[in-house]
Amino acid sequence: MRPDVELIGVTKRYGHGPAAVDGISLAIPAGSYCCLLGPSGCGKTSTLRMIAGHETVSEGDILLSGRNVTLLPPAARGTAMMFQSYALFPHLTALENIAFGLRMRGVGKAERLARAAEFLRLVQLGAMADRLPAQLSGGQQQRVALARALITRPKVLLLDEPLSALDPFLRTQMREELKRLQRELGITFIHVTHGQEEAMALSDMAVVMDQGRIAQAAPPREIFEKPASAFVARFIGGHNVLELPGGRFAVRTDRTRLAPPPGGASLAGQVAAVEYQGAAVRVVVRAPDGQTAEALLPDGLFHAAPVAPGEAATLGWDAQDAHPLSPNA
Ligand SMILES: Nc1ncnc2c1ncn2[C@@H]1O[C@H](COP(=O)(O)OP(=O)(O)OP(=O)(O)O)[C@@H](O)[C@H]1O
Repeated sequence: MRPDVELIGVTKRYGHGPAAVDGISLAIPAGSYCCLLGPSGCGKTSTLRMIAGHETVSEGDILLSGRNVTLLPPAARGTAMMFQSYALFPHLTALENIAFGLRMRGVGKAERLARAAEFLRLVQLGAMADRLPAQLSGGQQQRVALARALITRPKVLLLDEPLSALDPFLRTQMREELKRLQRELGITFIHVTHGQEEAMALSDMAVVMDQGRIAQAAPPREIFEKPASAFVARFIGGHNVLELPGGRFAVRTDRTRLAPPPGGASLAGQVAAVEYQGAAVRVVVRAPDGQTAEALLPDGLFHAAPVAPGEAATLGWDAQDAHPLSPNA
């Protein structure tokens, strides 16, 4: 499929010191949901802002639908951005806020309001047209901001941590909403997040960044099953990264058990912690060489043969579940 967004050797430098984004290349297929994730300061927002045109590119090129937009202003690119702070106009109603994007494009008032009403329904706020932002909840304000970004019919919607200000319940609800809208509208979404779970739930393509570089870009399942490096395995979570005879390996914690299977591999030590998590129990074992590993056990399995901190224990896994990692990454 033809890529919608292509980054070719894109670098961002803010003055001296290491580049904030360091020569990254990436092709995002049209109509896909792409999440940029990584620890704080890894360059996610700078990358998004360069795609939007809100930040200049120090080196490299950005192509949207095959067109080089590196030097174009934001409004000429076919992108729209939804910010972390929703930045709604406080004196305009929900409907007027949404219509505003069209006013900037010279669309007449009647058509503006009719289209704004259609987008208000799309984000399931049809009954809130006349409310001011202060009369809406955080989640509702965010839907208005989303509709305001979508009404300009961008080819690419850029979202900067759109869910971070919401409480966990609303976040899950809004996550489903974003995915539904992306699917219905068929446009490319590029979404910056700190959250591994959020990226797993939403993305067709997840891009894990580390210190201005791309550590891995792939469908989330591939990243979870075959992390490209120890950094990726640790960052996405759910893995033990272990130095074993034969090299460095990532082993999923949910594939790790409290006894080595026949022919499997193991790590013997002492139980360092037991954490009850409802459906699962997390058991952490520390080996004499200082390495720790954990098993995420279904609660029934744990309670059939429970262990307590301080007891001797051996964690084990099938040899095929040990995913080899490069020793230096
Ligand atoms: N306007 C700026 N001037 C100088 N340095 C900047 C500027 N914006 C970002 N940086 C630096 O560039 C690096 C990458 O920042 P960026 O905001 O892109 O990271 P991020 O991954 O989005 O981080 P976070 O998750 O904390 O938002 C950081 O070291 C940051 O301090």
